[in-house]
Amino acid sequence: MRVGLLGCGNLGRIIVENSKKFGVEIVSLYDKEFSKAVELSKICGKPCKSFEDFIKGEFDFVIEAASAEAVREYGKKILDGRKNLVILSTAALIDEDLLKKLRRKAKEVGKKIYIPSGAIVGLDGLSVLKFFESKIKLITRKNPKALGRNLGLIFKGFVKDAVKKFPRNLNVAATLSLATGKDVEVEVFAENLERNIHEILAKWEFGEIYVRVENVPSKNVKSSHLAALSVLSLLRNLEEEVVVW
Ligand SMILES: NC(=O)C1=CN([C@@H]2O[C@H](COP(=O)(O)OP(=O)(O)OC[C@H]3O[C@@H](n4cnc5c(N)ncnc54)[C@H](O)[C@@H]3O)[C@@H](O)[C@H]2O)C=CC1
Ligand SMILES: O=C([O-])CC(=O)C(=O)O
Repeated sequence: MRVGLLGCGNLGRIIVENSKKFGVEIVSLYDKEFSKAVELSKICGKPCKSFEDFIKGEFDFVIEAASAEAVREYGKKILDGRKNLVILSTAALIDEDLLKKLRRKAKEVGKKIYIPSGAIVGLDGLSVLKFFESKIKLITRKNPKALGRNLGLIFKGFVKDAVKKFPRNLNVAATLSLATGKDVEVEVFAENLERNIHEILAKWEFGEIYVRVENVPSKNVKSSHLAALSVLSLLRNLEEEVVVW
């Protein structure tokens, strides 16, 4: 599987470093800071100076590990370039208009947009709840170094406001909302923790679901190491004859 990487920061580096293990070949690299693409090209991939050069490359998938702005800026162009798109910066997709446009474009060109589980788990079961009445809550705990705030409860509200306030910390809330089709309730706590903790609580007529993940952060303390690897696992799954979902 040949892949282009958009965003050569922390998660980008973890993706590149682990790509072989998952049978994924990163062939092309693009970052608005060219030096970052050059740095990662020491491991694999060709660094591209411009997005136009990047998108001309011969690969079938683009992994977006950049920012919500990058999804807004390049999402349609990637699909127009006849590549499937894997999006980590899912906060961008809370904008219904953008989501609609990308969905329409993907359909028009016969390509797919994939959303990895990122820094959370359990989306397989939770996505069943999309078709049922249910209440979903996310509680996120991170170090104040990641959240840039004082200790304690720093946010209580719903997904749209949550990703507006913390676009680089709460993609998980957006992902959860996309998976379940629900207005996810969100609480964010800044605590003196070494790990990023996400708890998901869901209630529906056939039971209750509780998921808790304790993630080791990457060099960017906001972003969990697991999020990068979830992308590789998703791509690997697309190649398997037996798909465990
Ligand atoms: N879905 C999920 O569960 C998670 C998603 N994320 C998101 O993944 C993304 C990557 O995270 P990190 O690697 O930790 O961030 P980072 O800041 O370390 O790296 C992002 C890289 O993308 C580049 N970039 C940003 N905007 C760009 C643009 N418009 N065009 C070209 N390059 C651009 C930056 O120069 C930087 O090198 C972030 O948006 C983050 O919020 C992070 C953790 C979990
Ligand atoms: O990596 C994490 O733990 C969560 C995160 O930053 C995000 O969802 O944006």
